[in-house]
Amino acid sequence: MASCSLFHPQTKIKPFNQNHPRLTYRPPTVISCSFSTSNPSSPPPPAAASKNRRAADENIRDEARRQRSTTNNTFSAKYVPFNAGPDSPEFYSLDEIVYRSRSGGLLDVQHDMESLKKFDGAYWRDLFDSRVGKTTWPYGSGVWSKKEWVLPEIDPDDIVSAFEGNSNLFWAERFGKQFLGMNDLWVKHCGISHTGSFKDLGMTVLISQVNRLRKMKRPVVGVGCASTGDTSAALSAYCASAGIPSIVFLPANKISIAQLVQPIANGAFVLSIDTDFDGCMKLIREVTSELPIYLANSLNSLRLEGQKTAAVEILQQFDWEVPDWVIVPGGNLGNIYAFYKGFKMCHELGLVDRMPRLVCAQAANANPLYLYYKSGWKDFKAVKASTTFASAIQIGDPVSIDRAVYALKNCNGIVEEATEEELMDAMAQADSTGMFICPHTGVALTALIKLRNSGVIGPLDRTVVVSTAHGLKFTQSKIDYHSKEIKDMACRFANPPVQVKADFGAVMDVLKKYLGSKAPI
Ligand SMILES: Cc1ncc(COP(=O)(O)O)c(C=O)c1O
Ligand SMILES: N[C@@H](CCOP(=O)(O)O)C(=O)O
Repeated sequence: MASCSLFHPQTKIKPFNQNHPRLTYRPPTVISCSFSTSNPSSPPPPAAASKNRRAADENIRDEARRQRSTTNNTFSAKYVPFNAGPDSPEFYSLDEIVYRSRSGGLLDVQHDMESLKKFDGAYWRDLFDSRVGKTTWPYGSGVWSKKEWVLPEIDPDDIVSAFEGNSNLFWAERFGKQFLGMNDLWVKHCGISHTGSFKDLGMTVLISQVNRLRKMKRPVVGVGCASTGDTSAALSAYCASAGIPSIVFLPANKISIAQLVQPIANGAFVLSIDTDFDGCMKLIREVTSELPIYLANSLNSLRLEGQKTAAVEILQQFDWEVPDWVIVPGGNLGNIYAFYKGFKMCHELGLVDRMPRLVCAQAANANPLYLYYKSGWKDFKAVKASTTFASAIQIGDPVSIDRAVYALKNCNGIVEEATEEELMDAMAQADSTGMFICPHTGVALTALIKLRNSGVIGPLDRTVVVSTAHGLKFTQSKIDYHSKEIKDMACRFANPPVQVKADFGAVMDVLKKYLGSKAPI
């Protein structure tokens, strides 16, 4: 058998110089094109298609505007201090620019549940189901198909959407059977999305509200975030789509090249800062309190309104049956609360009859929530997060810690952790069954493996693992693993390519050896 050093050194991706002089901001060139619907050489549209078509000079926003005059919105939402009792007098309109309560605590978007409860669970189920798979503005989006539960008062004209959401709920048949003896294991592929992560779900909501605020002449010149790579990608894409300036603070040399190039390509103003994510987060909070830059991190509770729709979608995809477990990788800890909130609304409004149990999975190198959980919720301490292959969750001082604890306590939740070797092995195992997941999903799968092995999760439990980003954003980690180039890691599931001479006999030899190692079907 020929040598296995398959990834030739020349093919190794070079570290990207984030301070490269050519990577300075330039406004993007706008290319306009027009499309004629009256081209005499094109075939006439099929009769069925033309029957229901809107007028040729009307686009889907116009159509929504025309139809809106006949609908009467009775729903509303406001900011309240997070976990404030029913007697708290403090609240803010969503049209105010506010991220913190008077006491400095987190905020939450509170919906007028009494108005929503005027309609029963069957009404909401039917309404949401009726909107799936359509191109009606804005309901073609998995987020905006739940508009009444997200931003009920926004004018559809102000919505900035890439028809995000409606992501695949994948039956992990082979992974479940082969590695866990499970029959009902599912992966919610939130990363198979416009910018390759679940952040699109929250960002469409935040940027739509910013669009509205700017039309109302509120002082918002740009939108900014600190990021480990995915929030910045989503922010810059939605801002570019709406023509709003975006500013992103990135920890220098700590995010993947695929993530770094996203805001650059989308025309964001990118600052590569010599600190970690927690340092960037501190800076953006200070900057947004001084300058007319709107904060786009999940500290801003608007984001979570979009992200919670992934939970509603999971229930919808199971025909409104509740899974037993949902496992979510956690970093800044907004998403675990967003899932809780989505499930909770469905329960409270009668779409389903119970809640699933949530598991939050952290990298052992960035595990403040896990340590807090293990202390019996007694002693929270921020940590200095170490380098992890799950780089998007290398966060030691999560802004949504209180939201996460609330969510987990109220659904009998669990926190697990994954070492570097465990998360990389889990990712490789999942990939070997036909997935192509990110290391963060490897963290969530490790939590599943541990809870399954300890018997906490049973073989027949319906379990959903939330995959948060696309594996294509994290190819370098896969290259390192399959090259067995990771220090102190056995890389047990590595599958390096085989180098062989361009010779029929040599090729036949390696193929026969390979086929001989495989059991006949
Ligand atoms: C790919 C990926 N997975 C998981 C997370 C964790 O989400 P959260 O910060 O909401 O806990 C993030 C971001 O933090 C992420 O980018
Ligand atoms: N993984 C995140 C970290 C920031 O999280 P956020 O949800 O608070 O914006 C990223 O991709 O930046």
